[in-house]
Amino acid sequence: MNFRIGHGYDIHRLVSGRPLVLGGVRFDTDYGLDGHSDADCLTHAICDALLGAAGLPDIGHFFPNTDPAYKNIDSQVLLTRVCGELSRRGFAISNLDATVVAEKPKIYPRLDEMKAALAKSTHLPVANIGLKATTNEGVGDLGRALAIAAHAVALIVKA
Ligand SMILES: Nc1ccn([C@@H]2O[C@H](COP(=O)(O)O)[C@@H](O)[C@H]2O)c(=O)n1
Ligand SMILES: C[C@@]1(CO)OP(=O)(O)OP(=O)(O)OC[C@H]1O
Repeated sequence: MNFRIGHGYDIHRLVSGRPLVLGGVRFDTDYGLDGHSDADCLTHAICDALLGAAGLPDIGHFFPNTDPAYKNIDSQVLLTRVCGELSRRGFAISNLDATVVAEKPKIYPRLDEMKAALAKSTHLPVANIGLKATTNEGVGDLGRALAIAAHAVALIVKA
């Protein structure tokens, strides 16, 4: 089997007056992530892990942040399109694993919902999606809750 691994990373600034969306799930906060799309850094990291595994350019190449078509777009739409790019090239996803780095809010109560949303967008079983959260222990800009970041890895296989 021809397995290929990919890695993705994304970070967005926290601002007031924007919705907070992570892994396709909306959090009830009065702050959110700034960006051209819904700024769902977890989903963007997963997109980049998948694209990287396939040897393709990053999401900014496929969905430029200068294109009004992607203004405030739901990143689950982008993730489904990324999966389509891979499937067109003969790749199937084996599994995904990701970590959100966020001082706030608490994410673990929503992890199952986030996995379900990501499973729907990728057509993967929930069991093939790993998801964790950690704080940055107060260190640096992530630790001061100025931003939320996410790391992701993806394993794909060429049929
Ligand atoms: N935004 C976050 C951050 C962490 N968690 C959960 O809390 C646990 C402890 O976090 P540490 O950074 O102190 O390791 C962690 O294992 C997560 O389960 C969270 O839900 N949301
Ligand atoms: C998601 C896209 C869509 O235009 O924009 P942003 O939400 O700004 O996110 P980023 O990770 O900075 O760039 C990738 C873009 O593809």
